[in-house]
Amino acid sequence: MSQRFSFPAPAKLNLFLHITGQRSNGYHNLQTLFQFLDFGDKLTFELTDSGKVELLTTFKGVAHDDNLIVKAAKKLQLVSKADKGVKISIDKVLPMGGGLGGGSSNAATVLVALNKLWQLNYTTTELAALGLSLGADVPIFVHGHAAFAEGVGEIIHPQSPQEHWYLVTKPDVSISTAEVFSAPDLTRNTAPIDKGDYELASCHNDCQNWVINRYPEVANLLAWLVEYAPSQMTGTGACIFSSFTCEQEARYIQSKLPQGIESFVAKGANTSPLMHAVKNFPF
Ligand SMILES: C[C@@](CO)(OP(=O)(O)O)[C@H](O)COP(=O)(O)OP(=O)(O)OC[C@H]1O[C@@H](n2ccc(N)nc2=O)[C@H](O)[C@@H]1O
Ligand SMILES: Nc1ncnc2c1ncn2[C@@H]1O[C@H](COP(=O)(O)OP(=O)(O)O)[C@@H](O)[C@H]1O
Repeated sequence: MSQRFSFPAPAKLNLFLHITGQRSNGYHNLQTLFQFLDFGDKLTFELTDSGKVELLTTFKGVAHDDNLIVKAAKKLQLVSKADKGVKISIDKVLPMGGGLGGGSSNAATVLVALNKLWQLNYTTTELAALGLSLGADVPIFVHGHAAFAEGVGEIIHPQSPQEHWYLVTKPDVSISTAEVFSAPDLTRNTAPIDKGDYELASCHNDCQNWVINRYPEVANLLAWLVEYAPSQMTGTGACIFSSFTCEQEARYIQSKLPQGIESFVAKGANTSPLMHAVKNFPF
């Protein structure tokens, strides 16, 4: 059996998410602060000579060729004319459609890892540009540093917010990004802020009110959490992150959560775990 290599695909949080307008093609202009978590999926790669991209893990509700893992690998194969193949498996822990960017993170890890394993030597900027066509959040995961992002998320200014401990909870609903962004009554006119001069505490998530008005599961859990810690939705939801200064506090509140709520505790990371793995490669 040939050698296997594993790389992390961490989660992201949107510490705030302002919608500042909408483009004529329907896409929204955003201002958001991304931070990674030291928690996420793990992808394992086995190089082959078959020329084929094979995802060995099955996903409920996502066909093999629609999976962002497969799409990213095929894209890289196509642009680089690489004749090598790969078998990929994943230990999937991030909920899908949770606002934690799992799909985008998986795609970014494929691009970054295969760039190394297939010895393609693309720059980070080139990989990020390739990734953008797979999803708006892929570039931030490729760049791998916490950042204030603009445009659809692809204009990236690295920043270093405080690395809190977070309790991340998932209300028992899945909310699609497209559903939120197509809502006629979503707030789309938040005034742009200056990336070098803003108070994090005065920022917010423009999707949150829309979501809590429609999903009581999110509204109820958020109302419960804010009694214990500052709490906000990430991305278009449905996950909520609550900030703590230490791990023990986060774990204590986790132990008190209403029954049946999926959750995990993780630390904010301004440098993505993927970057650490790449720096140490070959392992
Ligand atoms: C809102 C954010 C913030 O981090 O997070 P999520 O909650 O999805 O994780 C992202 O920008 C989401 O990025 P991503 O999940 O990659 O979205 P995409 O697949 O590119 O887009 C899904 C759909 O949402 C709409 N969309 C997406 C991004 C954007 N800036 N404006 C939009 O209107 C489009 O209709 C698009 O077809
Ligand atoms: N490898 C993947 N991991 C997660 N979702 C994927 C993947 N490939 C395709 N998808 C699709 O992308 C959607 C968005 O998933 P994800 O990025 O995890 O959530 P979010 O955009 O809410 O942060 C999923 O609902 C799923 O249909």
